[in-house]
Amino acid sequence: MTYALHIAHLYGNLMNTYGDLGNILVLRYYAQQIGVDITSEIISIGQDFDDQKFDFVLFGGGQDFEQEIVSVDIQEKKAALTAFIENDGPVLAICGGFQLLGQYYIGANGKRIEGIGALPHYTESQVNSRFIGDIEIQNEETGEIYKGFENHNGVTWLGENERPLGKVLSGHGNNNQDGSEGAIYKNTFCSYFHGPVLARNHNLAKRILITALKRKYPDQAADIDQIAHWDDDAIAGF
Ligand SMILES: NC(=O)CC[C@H](N)C(=O)O
Repeated sequence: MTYALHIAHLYGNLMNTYGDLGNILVLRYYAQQIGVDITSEIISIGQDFDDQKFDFVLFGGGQDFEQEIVSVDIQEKKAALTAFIENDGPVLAICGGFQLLGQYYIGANGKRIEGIGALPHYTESQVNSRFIGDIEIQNEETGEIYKGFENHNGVTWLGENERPLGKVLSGHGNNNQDGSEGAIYKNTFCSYFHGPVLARNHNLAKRILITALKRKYPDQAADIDQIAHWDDDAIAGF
């Protein structure tokens, strides 16, 4: 059986803070270890997002300036992106991407930047301050620890049916108050972690890869469980 996954890198030419593209490179590297072919394309301003065409979506972070531009265009893709998310499509949204999947983000200049509201969270602004630094969280379902680097003005509040990607062990997270970092809704994973997040957290990369494979090849679940292992020691040296 040959497996292949096609990735949409949403606004990859505008939203790619601290090399969020690296998440795709990491997924491809891991996929190669288990014989899975990965292709990707950037879907940006003025281009359709076809929810039937993709097996995974990466939506990276960005500056407020780029977010304002993307905020306008993404409304055209709102229905298809929402359908993809609702149909259990796997998504990884980082920082600015995380904010734009939610209801809105108030930029550092106080201007409201509309999201698509596919997820219910919303993001406020802090005055003359940013959350910057190393961060560590623990996923409450798996117990896994994830490490990353955060740099954001936004202060995010999760909504109903969203659970955090993890509980903050050190650092700031979504809002520096409720101990949450990121969000999980269906197969959509959101985080403020740059790094890129999947390079530093191979457990999460594995979870996303397996999720995408099982969704695309539901009849091969047992086979996917069989192939979806890699040598953690070898990967640690990556
Ligand atoms: N790193 C980012 O993607 C930043 C997102 C947003 N511009 C903020 O400052 O909160």
